[in-house]
Formats: sequence, C-alpha cells, structure tokens
Amino acid sequence: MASNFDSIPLIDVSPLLSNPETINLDDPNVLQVVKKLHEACQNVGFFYVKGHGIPDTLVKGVRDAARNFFLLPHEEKMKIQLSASTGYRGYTKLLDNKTQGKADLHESIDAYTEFAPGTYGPMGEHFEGPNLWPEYPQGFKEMMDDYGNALEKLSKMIMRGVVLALRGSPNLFEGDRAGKSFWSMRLIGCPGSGSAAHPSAMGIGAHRDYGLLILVNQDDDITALEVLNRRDEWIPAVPVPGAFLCNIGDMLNIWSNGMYTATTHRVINSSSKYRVSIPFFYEPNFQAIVEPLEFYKQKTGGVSRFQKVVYAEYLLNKIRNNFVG
Ligand SMILES: O=C(O)CCC(=O)C(=O)O
Ligand SMILES: [Fe+2]
Repeated sequence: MASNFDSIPLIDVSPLLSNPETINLDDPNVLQVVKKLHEACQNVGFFYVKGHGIPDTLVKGVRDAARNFFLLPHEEKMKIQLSASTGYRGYTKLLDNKTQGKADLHESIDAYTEFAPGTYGPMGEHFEGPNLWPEYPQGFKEMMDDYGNALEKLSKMIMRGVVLALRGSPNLFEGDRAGKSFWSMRLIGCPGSGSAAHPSAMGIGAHRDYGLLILVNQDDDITALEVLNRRDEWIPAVPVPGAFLCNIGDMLNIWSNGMYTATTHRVINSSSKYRVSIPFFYEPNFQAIVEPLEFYKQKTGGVSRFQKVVYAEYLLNKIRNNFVG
C-alpha cells in the first residue's frame, strides 16, 4: 500500500541502460538506481524517470501531433472513431470515456500493439485490427510506431531493474509473462477550465491502472495528474520536463503479491489551457496468467494475497466498462 509520501521521487535510469544485455549490480551507480526503483514501487507506486535515452524530439513530437489532431473539426476526428468493430482502436470524443461509470472530460486516440489475425484465438479477435491514425500530418503512424517500440524497450529495462533490486532473475517478467507485452497507448486531450463541462466532470476520474508499468508523457506546463497517498491526500504530479512519470498497475501488484503498489490517481485540468498527455501501458502477454509469484510470496509472508487472473479476461472486462455505449 502507498505510504504517506508527499512527493514523487525522480530517478535517473541511465546507469541501467548503459549495458542493456547485462545489468551489472557490482556497479554502485546501478545498485543505487535499482534500490530507488524498488523503494518508489513499494512506497509510492509512482516515480519520474530521466536519463531514459528517448530523444526529446520524439517525446515532444508525439504530443504536438496529438495536439494538432485534437484541433481538427469533429467530423474529421470521427473518421477514425473507436468501436468494438475497430478492435477498440481509434478516436473517442469528449465525455464518451468513463471511469467508474462517470463520463470523463477528455478525448483520445487508443492504440494497441498490432498482431496477425488469429494469433490469440477468439478472445484476441476483440482487439484485432490495425491502429487508426490520422492521415495528416504525414508520418503520424511511423512516428507512433517508433514511439511504441522505444517505450516498450524502456519499460522492459525498468522492469529488469525492479526485479534485480531484490536479486531476482532479470527476466522474471519476460517469456510467458510479459516477453510479448500486449502494450497499449492513449493520446489524451483534456480541455481546461473554459470548457462548458468543467468542473462537473474530471479529466479522468480516480482509478488504478491495470497493467504492469505505465509511462506518462505529459505537457510540461500544466499540473493535472494527482496521486493519492495513505492519508487520502491528493499529491500533484508536477511535470518534470524531459522525464516520464511512471506508475505501477494491478498486474504487478498481483505478481508481486502486494509488495508493489498500484496507486490511485486522477486527472483534473484546472488551468485555462488544453492539456495533452500520452500514457504508454506496458502490459503482460495477452494470454498471461497472473498470480502471486513464488519469488515475491517468500518476501511477503508466504501466503498468496490475490486470486489468479487471466490478463485477457481482465482487459476485456475493463474495456467493456470503459466506453459509454
Ligand atoms: O493523463 C494522464 O496524465 C494520466 C492518464 C491516466 O491516468 C490513464 O490514462 O490511465
Ligand atoms: Fe491511469
């Protein structure tokens, strides 16, 4: 469970990335990074990551492309509308996404990793289909593909760091668990205080994320994301330019038998400006079975605190409750 934190730690992960294939725990810089990751995952469930090596032009480029898309006329945006028949990929207009049954004041484009039809059987059919990207600006799709690949690699390295902190096997979350992550990302646009629906609706209502690890790329000049600590205080996640804001999802909470925290958060844009954010969701494999791992059980009292879940079932359930329909 999250502690009484009143700020979110900032971690420079560059020592982890200098030798991606073999992370050397004898290097004191590496050791310090993995310790910080472990403490942040345990006490806060949120941390900023800098020194990640992803070019600023790409990080800002995807936000700018998203902002330009949201400026387009409604009819133009609806050309790539999300529905069950697009594999839940594409655009959702303002107030059509809901959290805990309540409409959210944001619009979005949802994307998932693409896969060949039939790969995941009948369950997978729900998510089949190419991602739906706007035709303009040219190169939107290519940029988002580059971004998805870069964030997938970074997420994998961060997960290795988390496991190594407790001297676990670096590939504990690879192979059948998350070796073929069913990752997704959302391009989110959140109107500011001038919007008619403000303040009765939040940008995104209070929730926990459902995967392993989330990396949020957010506008530098607006503080809108807030994180709940154990005293039930909302701690603002003030943007750190150039850093991703990372957090833990339910699947890591289960796999780690509760050692790591999926902390509740929400988005309220009280500024007068339109805010863009792009969370990248690093998820288990589509067919992964998620239950407390022996490695973490031994360190958390020896008894499983969670029931087994099949990730695909969990995801589908979440998606079906997510869209106003
Ligand atoms: O927009 C953000 O900053 C965070 C979004 C978020 O929490 C989510 O999509 O789950
Ligand atoms: Fe979230």
